[in-house]
Amino acid sequence: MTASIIDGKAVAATLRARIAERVKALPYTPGLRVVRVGEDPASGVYVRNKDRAAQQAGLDSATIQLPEETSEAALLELVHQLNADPAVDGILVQLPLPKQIRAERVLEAIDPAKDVDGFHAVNAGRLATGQAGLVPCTPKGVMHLLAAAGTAIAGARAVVLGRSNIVGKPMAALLLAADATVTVVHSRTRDLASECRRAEILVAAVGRPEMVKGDWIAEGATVIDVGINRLANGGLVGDVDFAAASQRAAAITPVPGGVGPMTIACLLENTVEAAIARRG
Ligand SMILES: Nc1nc2c(c(=O)[nH]1)N[C@@H](CN(C=O)c1ccc(C(=O)N[C@@H](CCC(=O)O)C(=O)O)cc1)CN2
Repeated sequence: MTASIIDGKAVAATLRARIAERVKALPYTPGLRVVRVGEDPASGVYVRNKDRAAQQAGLDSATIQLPEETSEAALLELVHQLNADPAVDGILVQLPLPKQIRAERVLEAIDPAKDVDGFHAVNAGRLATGQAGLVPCTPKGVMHLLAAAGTAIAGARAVVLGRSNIVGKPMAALLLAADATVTVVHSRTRDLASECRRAEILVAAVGRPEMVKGDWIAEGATVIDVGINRLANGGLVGDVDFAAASQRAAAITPVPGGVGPMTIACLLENTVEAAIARRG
C-alpha cells in the first residue's frame, strides 16, 4: 500500500479562506496580540507567519516583541493590560519563554476568554469535561486533517504517542469526544511498537526525529505526524519515518506541510471564536 498524502497546506488554505469570509461578515474586527520574548529564531518565524496569516484573514493583529531579559513580573503586567483591553480578543504568548520566566504562571494569567492557545487550566478542564471552550490549535488542526482525509473516528482505535499538555492530552480528549477508543502512550510505555501497531489512527507527538518506524504502523492506518524536528544539516523531519510508514499507511501527513500550517489556521479560527463569544 502507498499512502495518500494529507496536504496540510491545502487544508489550511481552505480553512483560512473560510475564516476570512467569516471575519468580513462581522460588524467588528477581531483583535489578536502575539507576544514574543527573546530571540529564539524558530519562534521568530512562527510569530511572523501567525501575524501575516492573521492580517490576510482581516484580523487586527500585532506582535509585541520583548527583550530576552524581560522579567516574569513585566510579562505578567503586559498580560494584565491585554486582558483589560476591549479591542483584544485573543492573546498568545509564544513558547518557549526564557528561563527566568515560568511559562505556567504566564499562561494562567491570560483571561480564559482570550486564551486562543487553549492552554489555560480553565480551557483544558472544559475540554476534558466536554464543555465548550478554546481548544489548543495543534490538536484542533489534527481533527480538521482527519476530517479532510475522510478518516472515520467514531469507534476507531486511536493511539496518541506523547502526553504533553499542549498536544498529547488535548489530542486524546478531542479523539475521545469524537468517540474513538483512545490509548495514550509515552516514553515509559512498555513495548511502544506493538501499542502503535494496534492503531487505526496514530498521532505521533513526541519530538524525536523519526522515532516511529515503518513496522510500527498497521496496514491501512491514518498517520498524523505532529513532530517538527530540525536536523543538524538544516532539514526538517517528523516523529515518523515517513518513507517507511507510507508503505503501510492508508493516509499520512508530511513534515513540513502537514500539521504545522494547521496550527496557524486554527489560531485564526480560535481568535474569531473568542471574539464572537465575547462580543456576540
Ligand atoms: N504559544 C504557542 N507556542 C508554541 C506553539 C503553540 O501552538 N502556541 N506551537 C509550537 C510552534 N508553532 C506555533 O507556535 C508552530 C510550529 C510549526 C509551524 C509550521 O507551520 N511548520 C512548518 C515548517 C516551518 C519550518 O520550516 O520551520 C510545517 O510544518 O510545514 C507552525 C507553528 C511551539 N510554540
